[in-house]
Amino acid sequence: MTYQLARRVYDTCHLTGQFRLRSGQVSEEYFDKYLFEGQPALLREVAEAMVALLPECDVLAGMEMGGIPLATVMSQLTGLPTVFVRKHAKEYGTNKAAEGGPVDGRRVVVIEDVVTTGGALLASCAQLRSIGAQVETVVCAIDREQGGRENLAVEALQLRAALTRRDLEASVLA
Ligand SMILES: O=P(O)(O)OC[C@H]1O[C@H](OP(=O)(O)OP(=O)(O)O)[C@H](O)[C@@H]1O
Ligand SMILES: O=C(O)c1cc(=O)[nH]c(=O)[nH]1
Repeated sequence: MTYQLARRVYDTCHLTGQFRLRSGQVSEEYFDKYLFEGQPALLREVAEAMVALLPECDVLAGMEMGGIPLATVMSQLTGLPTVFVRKHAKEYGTNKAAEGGPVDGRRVVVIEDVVTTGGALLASCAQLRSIGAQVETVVCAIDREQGGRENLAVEALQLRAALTRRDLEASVLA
């Protein structure tokens, strides 16, 4: 991704203050992905940068909730089908955690917005694997570089990031 795009993403979604993160950590900064995902041009450009990182695969899997708009645009750009992965399976209707077509025996790439510790991804990738998906790669928009890559590697998951925290910080200084 170019520094110009990194800078636009940073300016659009970087917040300062005190934020409790999904992992329970407290942070003085927060990337509010919905602020760039709600901008059609920016969402598309970030999705394009993520498409460039895709390995050969059969299905995309967008993580609830912020991964879903990214996966949807990537699906439009590539023609790949996508499934939508709930944090918790619905307890009525089809009772599915991965909504959409089949994933069993398919090479599935998981699409995420922001990665901090990778905890949310570890849970969802385990869930996808339990229903037969072949999951080896995760593509995210922003890697906060707080251990996610290393934690995912323990479970044989490779993280590919369109933007790292370093990219974002460098774009501000450039
Ligand atoms: O790498 P981790 O330490 O797991 O943290 C990152 C996760 O936290 C956020 O999820 P949140 O539950 O806030 O998601 P949503 O707004 O996308 O539903 C983000 O979308 C990632 O899924
Ligand atoms: O770790 C998180 O929960 C998290 C961090 C962040 O910068 N943005 C986000 O949406 N979630």
